[in-house]
Formats: sequence, C-alpha cells, structure tokens
Amino acid sequence: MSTDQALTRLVLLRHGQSIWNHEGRFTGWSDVALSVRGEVEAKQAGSILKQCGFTFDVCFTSELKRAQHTLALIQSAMQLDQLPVYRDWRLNERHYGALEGLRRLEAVRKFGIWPILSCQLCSDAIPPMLTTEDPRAPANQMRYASIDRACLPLAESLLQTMNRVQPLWRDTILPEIRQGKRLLIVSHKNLLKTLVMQLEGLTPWQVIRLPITTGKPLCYELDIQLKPIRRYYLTAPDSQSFRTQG
Ligand SMILES: O=C(O)[C@@H](CO)OP(=O)(O)O
Repeated sequence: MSTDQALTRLVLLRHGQSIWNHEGRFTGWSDVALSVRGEVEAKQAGSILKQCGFTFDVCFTSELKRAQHTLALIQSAMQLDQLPVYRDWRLNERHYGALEGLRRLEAVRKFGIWPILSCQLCSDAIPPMLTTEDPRAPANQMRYASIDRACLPLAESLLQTMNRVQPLWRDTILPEIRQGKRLLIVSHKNLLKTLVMQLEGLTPWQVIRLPITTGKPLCYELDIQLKPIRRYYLTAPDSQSFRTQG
C-alpha cells in the first residue's frame, strides 16, 4: 500500500451475529434477525466508531434485516439517525441456494462432501440451486418484484456475487467516494470479500483467509486514485491495540 495522503476513509462492516450465524446455518438471502449478541456487537461498533472520531455522509446496506438493523443500531449509537441510507439487493449476501437453513453437517449429509467443500474453496463453484418454483427463490418474493427476474439468483458462486455487485460499486459507490464522501457499507461476509478483492486487486484465493468478523469495522484510507493506503480493524480506544493493521 502507498504512503500518499488519504482522500477519504471507507468503512466496511459485516452485520452483527445473526440467529443463524449462532446456530451455524448457511444463511445467504434468508432474512434472519440479529441474535442478542449481534445487537450488542452492532451497538459496540457504533460506539467504537464514535469514540474513534468517525462520521459518515452516506450509508449503504443490503435488503436483509440483519444488515439494516445493524446499521440502524450504529446510527443510533453515533447519533447519526438522519444520514441518507441506500438499501440495495446487490449488497445482499451470496445466495447459498438449497443450502440455506442447513447446518454444515446436515448439508454434507444431504448433498455430499464435495459440493459443500467446493463452494467454500472454489470461487466459481455454485452451491446446489433452488428450483424456480421454490418460494424461497428471490423471483418468487414480493420484495424483489421490481428487479429483472433474469438478474435474480437461485444460488451463486463467489464470482457471480462479485459480478452482481460490480455495477453498484462502479456506478454508485465509487462516484460517491470520488466526491470525498465518507461511506459506511454494512453488508455480509462474502459480499464484503468481493469488495475487498476489488479495492485491493486481490484474487479470491488471497481473500479467502481474510477474517470478516461480525460487528468489526474494517477501515480503509484511500488515496486520490481510490487506492488503499491503509487498512485496519477498529477496536475500542481503551483496548491495547487501538488500530490493528489488517
Ligand atoms: O450467509 C451466511 O451463511 C453467512 C456467511 O457466508 O453470511 P452473513 O455475513 O450474512 O452472516
């Protein structure tokens, strides 16, 4: 990373722990609430951001309540309730298809070990898909009625997830950052990995080991070319490592 002066800061945040994170279930586009711990994590993230002197001009989040609720709790902790918030389905988590709702072991019993392992290790592997008639398929849900059905997945590889968010990243998010706006993006583990790949020019293999922990603000300082100068996780100012280099 270069040492030029920062144009702006961008904060990426995975929502607080959800009930299915806690139970070890594949979640994807299933709309699951935060757990009690998840709510605490979200409030703590807001208070750490505030204590570290962060503020924002615009927030982006997904169509899923675990991300939206996290963002609302952060805004409230930072007393930034009036900020403009853009919700977009393209910031939803990778769609896990027929794996959604299953625990790891249940999924292996149902589909075999390789389909489960490959979709976690290979960036182009697609999990077992939902059928088009399945009520869980996004095209059968009212909330996605305004989206072109051809764009809505039945399951996604990591690369398909990256391709789906690309137009939003290129045409909406990057222009806001170029104007010097301070952005907070509250989204999901795999979706955030695809943003990290694009920001840092990493391969899926390089990003696979990057921990995207629930409720931990990942801060980027960007130069005028929008290249990352520094990346770090924010922790409470009174803890030993105020800034942890990522
Ligand atoms: O969908 C899921 O199972 C998890 C991990 O991929 O994502 P999230 O960040 O939404 O908990």
